[in-house]
Amino acid sequence: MTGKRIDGKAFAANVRGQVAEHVARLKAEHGITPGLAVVLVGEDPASQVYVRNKGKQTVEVGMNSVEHRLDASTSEAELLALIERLNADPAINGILVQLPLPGHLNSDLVINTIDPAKDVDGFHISNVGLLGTGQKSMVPCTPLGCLMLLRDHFGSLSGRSAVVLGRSNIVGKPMFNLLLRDSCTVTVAHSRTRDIEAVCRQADIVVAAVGRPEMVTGDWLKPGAVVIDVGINRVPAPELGEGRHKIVGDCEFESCAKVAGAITPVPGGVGPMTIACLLANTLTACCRENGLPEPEGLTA
Ligand SMILES: Nc1nc2c(c(=O)[nH]1)N[C@@H](CN(C=O)c1ccc(C(=O)N[C@@H](CCC(=O)O)C(=O)O)cc1)CN2
Repeated sequence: MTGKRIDGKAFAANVRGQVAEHVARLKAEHGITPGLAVVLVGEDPASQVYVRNKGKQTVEVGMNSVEHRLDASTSEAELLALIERLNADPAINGILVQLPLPGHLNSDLVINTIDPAKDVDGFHISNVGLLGTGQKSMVPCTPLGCLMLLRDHFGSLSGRSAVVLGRSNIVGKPMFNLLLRDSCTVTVAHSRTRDIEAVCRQADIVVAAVGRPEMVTGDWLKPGAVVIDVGINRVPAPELGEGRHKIVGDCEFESCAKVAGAITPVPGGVGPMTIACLLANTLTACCRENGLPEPEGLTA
């Protein structure tokens, strides 16, 4: 490997440490403890792990954690009623509904029922609009984590050319807006982009969020490019034993690392930043709610 390996796990631990310091100060000086409510509908195994980790890390930074685990058959009306109760609960500063939801539930309706001020995922249409128009908003956790890693690496992102691979509402589009706001020249490439390799090869920054295992290879990169791999793909790993699986990103790590100036690994890159930024967003929401200054360096 020639390029620097960006250690998202260590960076996330540092973000959580900063959040914990702010939370301790909020308690000592204002008697306030931020509260995060996480709602899980159904038994998706990966979602169960993420929700458990969110609850554990919330408590570790000194915040209050509330978990609502609902049966997969929960009706839309029941879920919306729970969200309305959480919206009205003064002890709750952040509300997150774990995605994906079971197919009979309308995710857009559910997300848009959350009070935008408590929408720590930044998925509510109001927050999407605020981010898109460069105004103060809640910022989606994974793109915020990518931005923090990039700012840490480069200092200023101004004038850099960035390619975002993928146009999802959760990563691709908010990432585009955040990079643009930091004065990058941004291209969003996707499954219909012509000669996507050539588009990628002109970028100083590549953010890969397509959900296709190891799609990006070293020959797609400009030498020295910084690669942020958002992909989390579970693939068969017969080399580890029969029936075993492993997690890989959207970038083929070995070949990309030979060309890149720096690259995030999977696991241990962007993933841990997602939960760290969720905690940062909950702290930000709590500060805004109480008219207190926002924590520096923990928001976009
Ligand atoms: N409401 C939301 N739902 C989902 C989000 C989200 O931000 N909000 N993101 C993903 C899942 N997710 C958090 O919810 C998440 C995914 C991955 C990781 C992580 O730390 N990954 C590890 C590897 C984990 C593994 O081995 O399986 C890593 O990359 O190192 C944290 C959170 C979808 N749903």
